[in-house]
Amino acid sequence: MEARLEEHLDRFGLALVNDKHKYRKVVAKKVIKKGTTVITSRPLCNPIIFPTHRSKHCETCFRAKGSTSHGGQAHDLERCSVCKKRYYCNRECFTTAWKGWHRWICPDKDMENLDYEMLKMVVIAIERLRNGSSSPSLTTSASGTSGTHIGDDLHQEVEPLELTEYVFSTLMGHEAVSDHAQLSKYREIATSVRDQLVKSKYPFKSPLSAGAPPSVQELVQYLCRFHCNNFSIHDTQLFTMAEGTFPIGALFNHSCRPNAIVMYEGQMQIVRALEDIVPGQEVCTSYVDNGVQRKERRALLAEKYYFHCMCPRCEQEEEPVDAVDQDQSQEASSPPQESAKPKWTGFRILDDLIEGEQDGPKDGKIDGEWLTRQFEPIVLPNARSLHTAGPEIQPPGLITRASFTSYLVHSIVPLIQTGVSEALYQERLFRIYRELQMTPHASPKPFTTTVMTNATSFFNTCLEHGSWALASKIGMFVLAQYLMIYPRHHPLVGLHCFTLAKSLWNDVEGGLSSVRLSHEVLLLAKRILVVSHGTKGQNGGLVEEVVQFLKTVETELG
Ligand SMILES: C[S@@+](CC[C@H](N)C(=O)[O-])C[C@H]1O[C@@H](n2cnc3c(N)ncnc32)[C@H](O)[C@@H]1O
Repeated sequence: MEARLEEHLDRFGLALVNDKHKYRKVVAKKVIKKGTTVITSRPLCNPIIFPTHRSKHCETCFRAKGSTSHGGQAHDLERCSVCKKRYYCNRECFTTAWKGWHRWICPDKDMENLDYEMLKMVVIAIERLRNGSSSPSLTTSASGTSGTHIGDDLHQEVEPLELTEYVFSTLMGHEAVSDHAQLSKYREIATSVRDQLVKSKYPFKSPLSAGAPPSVQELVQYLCRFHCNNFSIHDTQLFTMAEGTFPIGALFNHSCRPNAIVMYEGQMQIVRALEDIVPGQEVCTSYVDNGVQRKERRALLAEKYYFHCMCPRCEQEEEPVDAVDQDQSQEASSPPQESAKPKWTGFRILDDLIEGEQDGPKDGKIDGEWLTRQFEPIVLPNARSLHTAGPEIQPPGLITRASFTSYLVHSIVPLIQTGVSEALYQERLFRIYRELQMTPHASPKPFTTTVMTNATSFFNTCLEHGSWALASKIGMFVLAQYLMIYPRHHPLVGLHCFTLAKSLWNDVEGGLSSVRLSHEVLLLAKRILVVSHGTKGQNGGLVEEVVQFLKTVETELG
């Protein structure tokens, strides 16, 4: 099986190599262009839709209620009349689920525990596979069976389920370092699932299972693996809706500055390249939101994945630039000089920048007046200034929300619009970080993560109230913060641009200049979303929406 895995990865131009710190890592063997599929991964068992989302998606094909993908007709969902918990778009989807797993889960109607459900589903999926039952059909909007067309560029094949199961068996569970309370909770769940399967007379017919479900110990191992390998499945808009086990996708390690992203087409997982990846480079996704501070990211990664992150954004702990400079100056036998340079270089500067105090009015009451006072000074950029890379923008003398927005947007947007290389982009970004660090800033510091979180929610509030002019200013500020923090083709940046463009379009007070700016921001949204979402399948539908909207705006602009 190991050879089959190697062969499978090789077909995608990837290799799995051992790593001292990470156990294994996936590296590229060929150039993987940004916006293309790195690899696809199938779920080991039917993913578990969160209870809050059950009535909105078909359990089998994951299509959303009201979507028009079944023969062009918006379809409704029907609920299973026995458990009254799970929904399907038609008889066919229901029968597929019923035969595969639903009838064994249906009696647990009062059980609302994700680990419990996932464990039972995985045991059933593995047993079905071992006793040679036809593998559960994999239905996605972009794919049906093997040899499917996923992403923009590739006719990739879905890996055989035996390989999925094998890779699952190799994943790390970190049982040895798991917390006692957690392990005892897992033992309880494992015992309950095992008893349930025995009571339900689930037919364990395969020679490997010898008539019985796996032992409690084995089931605890599965649960440990779920803990540090499972994925939250999100929709096109990045709203999480389900959880699933995607063993091939779980081979990718984490970076706080990822070069790949995980997307979904129905039940299929797609790893997409966010930048060109060169041979020998590790392909990394991110396990946490890159918008939170290092301390928080590290705590999350340690708690759930049991490692201390040393990615390019987190590392350099031992070697600040000052120390390196001093060593060099000593070598040259000249006295150490007072360095005006900041402490860190590259991405490592970013987390010091975004740490900081709370945002908000002193009395804690956020109202329209406060919001207007904070964001009104922002001057929306002229559309033309975003289109081409002009002379380098000089940092302002004092960083306020307004000057920060203008500086970031004018410095970075043209670099994305003109598609400069990632190396050049990073070089420019690092210079911006350094300049931000060395320039005095107003209080509260405009670029902290707390400020960003608050501004994002103010933006949404203004959109809900139809306060387009203010929403557009806040939205531009949020864009500036996203550009500073997230990889340039991150889907969150693209989605935000799309919403911001709609807000600008609606801002009639802004007149033609607002329409022009909306057009420019839409072009940016398209450039980013083509990379993050692609142009095919459900995700490609979003790019199609942007294109349609662009046509409307272009008609207005004549
Ligand atoms: C989803 S798996 C990734 C694949 C894993 N390296 C393997 O070979 O099976 C997650 C586990 O990989 C390791 N890992 C992932 N990213 C890492 C990183 N940036 N640094 C150190 N370990 C990492 C951790 O042990 C984590 O629990």
